[in-house]
Amino acid sequence: MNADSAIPLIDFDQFLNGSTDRREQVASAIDAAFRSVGFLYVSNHGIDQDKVDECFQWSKRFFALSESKKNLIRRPPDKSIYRGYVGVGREKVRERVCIKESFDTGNPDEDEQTNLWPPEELLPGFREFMEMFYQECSKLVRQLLDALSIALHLAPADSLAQFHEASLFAMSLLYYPALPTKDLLSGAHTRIPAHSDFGTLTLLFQDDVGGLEIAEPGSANTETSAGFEKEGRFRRVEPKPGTVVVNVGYLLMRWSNGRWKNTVHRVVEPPNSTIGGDEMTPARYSVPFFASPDPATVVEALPGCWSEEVPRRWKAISAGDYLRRKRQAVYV
Ligand SMILES: O=C(O)CCC(=O)C(=O)O
Ligand SMILES: [Fe+2]
Repeated sequence: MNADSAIPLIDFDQFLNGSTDRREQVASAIDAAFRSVGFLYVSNHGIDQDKVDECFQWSKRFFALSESKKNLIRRPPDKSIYRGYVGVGREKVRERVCIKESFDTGNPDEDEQTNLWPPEELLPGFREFMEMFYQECSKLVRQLLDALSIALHLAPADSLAQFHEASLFAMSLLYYPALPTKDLLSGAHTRIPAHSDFGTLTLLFQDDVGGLEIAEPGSANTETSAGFEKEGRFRRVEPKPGTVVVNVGYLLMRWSNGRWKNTVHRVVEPPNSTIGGDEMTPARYSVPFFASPDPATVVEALPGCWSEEVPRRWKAISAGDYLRRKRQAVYV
């Protein structure tokens, strides 16, 4: 069995262009994947591969800028602002510093926070491309949410999408610099320790380096990120060209009353890394797009996800309050 064979692959063309029956079949396949694994690969997702490739090229150009140029748009010290460039060492998970750089943008049309862009002459066309790519990702998120609404027989068809006007969406370019493999394998350094995402859906585009892993449910005594990191089994989410990885965030797990899994994941060394000698682990690039409900959304168990036999597991929660709290906790 392949290490990644348990992560389902969904052909989304059948949802975007298929008959009502086909759309329902895709919706139930996504539902089944989120119930069992919480992660899936989506092919034919409607975002041209050329655009995905171009996004990675822009990312490489951006991170290749000097530290002083990147720091022109350094994320402000105010922890409630999550826009701009973050260098190595400013993000922590459970007191471990992540060896990565990121560039975060939010909704270009939103007023609450302003995106930070490098001066146009440094990277002409970067901003225009990124704003376009942001819109493509937002559209795909809403289509996936429509599939989930169909899976739950919610009416109207945009029952979930209507709470996603995108004001709290975030798109990150991530760059994990090359580093000595022995530092990763010994645990001296980490790319991203075990964690789960906060919002509703995360889209993740990754390059061909590898290293993303998901925790196997039941493989740790305490099913927390820390518990899995200590003693859990992980399974690789191998790069599959032409696909985007989609996973369920905490708020969507809670909205679905636990029906959909908020699976713990991390980024470690790529497969076949060895600790001997001076081996270097190559740099890795990825592009996560984090969708979350609009701040005023009250997240409570959706119809169809609870009953007399399956009681509601959580109290209602405000999406805005929750996200602000969680985001602030991540930054150093
Ligand atoms: O870089 C990756 O593949 C995963 C990133 C991730 O899990 C995150 O930023 O939440
Ligand atoms: Fe994540």
